[in-house]
This record gives sequence, structure tokens and C-alpha cells, in this order.
Amino acid sequence: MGQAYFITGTGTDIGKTVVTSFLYKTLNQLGVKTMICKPFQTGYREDIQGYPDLHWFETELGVENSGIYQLKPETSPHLAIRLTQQEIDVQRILNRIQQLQKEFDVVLVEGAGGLAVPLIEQKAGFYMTKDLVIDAELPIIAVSPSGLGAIHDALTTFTYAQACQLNIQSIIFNRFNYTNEIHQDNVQTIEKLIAVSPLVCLPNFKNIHTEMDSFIEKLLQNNHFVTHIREVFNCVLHK
Ligand SMILES: Nc1ncnc2c1ncn2[C@@H]1O[C@H](COP(=O)(O)OP(=O)(O)OP(=O)(O)O)[C@@H](O)[C@H]1O
Ligand SMILES: C[C@H](N)[C@H](N)CCCCCC(=O)O
Ligand SMILES: [Mg+2]
Repeated sequence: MGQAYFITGTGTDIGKTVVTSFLYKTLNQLGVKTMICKPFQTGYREDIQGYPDLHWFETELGVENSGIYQLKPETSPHLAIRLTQQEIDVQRILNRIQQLQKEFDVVLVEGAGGLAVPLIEQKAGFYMTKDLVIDAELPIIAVSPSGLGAIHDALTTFTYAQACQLNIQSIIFNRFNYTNEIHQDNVQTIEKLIAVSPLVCLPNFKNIHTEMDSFIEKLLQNNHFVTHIREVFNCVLHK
């Protein structure tokens, strides 16, 4: 039986899909049978005649059927559901994740937006992203930017996760500027504040389509990284 991990972040547009793709490629390189699942995708895009994350996973990684619910309005899931009157069955999501865990060693489940996002508005209140994480019993991998403002965003996300008694397994920084003092200090300061060591700092790729593979190739020669990713993914790695 494999394990699913929830990929969340400090907000929308911060790189969850890019990080999910990075992890998918890296784990596959390490012989780990990996799949991606995006339970809620909002924001239909006319230019691609589809949904951005699902389209990315298909065109960049060849991963099909990563979605469960797609909603056209480019909004929070709870509002898109209200606007479209789409029926949502949480059990369908839980069953899909369960089924994928039977078929794969690792399942990367990407959230919609940041961690504190409402998914479904119910009479009794909101079914939040954290409720899905709890119901599906998922450890979390958080994605954070590293530039100015990242300390607040990362710390509030982690504090919210702790308040919800969620397990933050690891953090990955995105669009990291290796020569910038603020970026360097932010990563160190955030690590001190949340006591979770970053798995990797992804650079701001000039051409993400061509540069990520060589970045991963170099990284896999670093034994410290391979040991660390082995720990994060609970030694499901075969090699
Ligand atoms: N490290 C990076 N290098 C280059 N481009 C990046 C990087 N990270 C993100 N991007 C680009 O920034 C945009 C937002 O990234 P991404 O789609 O991964 O965000 P997201 O958090 O998944 O957003 P959403 O909340 O909509 O799912 C995309 O166009 C993506 O290609
Ligand atoms: C449309 C966007 N790209 C994401 N798919 C959904 C973002 C939800 C954000 C909710 C909020 O924090 O206000
Ligand atoms: Mg995304």
C-alpha cells in the first residue's frame, strides 16, 4: 500500500503544480511509482481549452486523469460550486485517493490555492481543505516562496496547520534566488521558526520546460538530498 501526500502552499499561484511536477519526476527517477491527483481544479482556460494544472500534468508529464472535480469559475472551490451548483461527493475523492494508494507507491494530491481554503459550503458551515486532509489522513508537503514576504506567509500557513493538528512533513521553497541575501536569510529564518528543514529550494527557471530535468539530474547526485527525500517519503524508495 502506497502513501498519498497533500501538496499545499502559502497561497495560489506560488508553485504547487511546479513542485508537484518536480516531485513526480524526481520520485520516478528514483524508481518510485508515483501518481498525481488534483481533487478540485477551478478556472477553465479558453486558450488551452482546459484546466491549467490538469493540462500541465498531461502535457509536461504525460499524467492523465489527475483531476476529480473541475469547475469553470476561476474562484475558490466553494464559490465555484455555488455558482455552478455542481454536486460534490467527498467520499468519491476519498475513494479515489484510497484506490491510487493501492496502485502507486506515492500519490501527490495537489490542493486548490493555499491551505486555509474552503472547499464546500454546507448548512453546518464550510468543509475546509484541512478537513479533506484530515479525512484522507494525508501528511503535508508545503510550498513557499522565498522572497520578501515569505516569512509571514510561511509562518502563518504553518501556524494554521498546527492549529488544525496537521502533519507538515516537509517544506519546499520555490523561485529561490541563490544569490539574494533576503532569499537566503528567509529560508534560514523560516526553518528556525517552523523547525522543519527544507527538502529543496527550486530556482526560478528561465525555461521550466527544459531546465527542470537537468536540475533534477544534478540534485540526484547529492546523497544528502536523496537521503532527505527518502526520509520524507518514508523509505518507499526502491533504490
Ligand atoms: N520555479 C519556477 N520557475 C519558473 N516558473 C515557475 C516556477 N514556479 C512557478 N512557476 C510558474 O508560475 C505560475 C504559477 O505556478 P503554479 O501553477 O505551479 O502555481 P500553483 O500554486 O499550482 O497555482 P494554483 O493555486 O492555481 O494551483 C505558472 O505559470 C508556473 O509555470
Ligand atoms: C483559481 C486559482 N488558480 C486556484 N485554482 C484556486 C484558488 C483559491 C483561492 C481561495 C482564497 O484563498 O481566496
Ligand atoms: Mg496548481
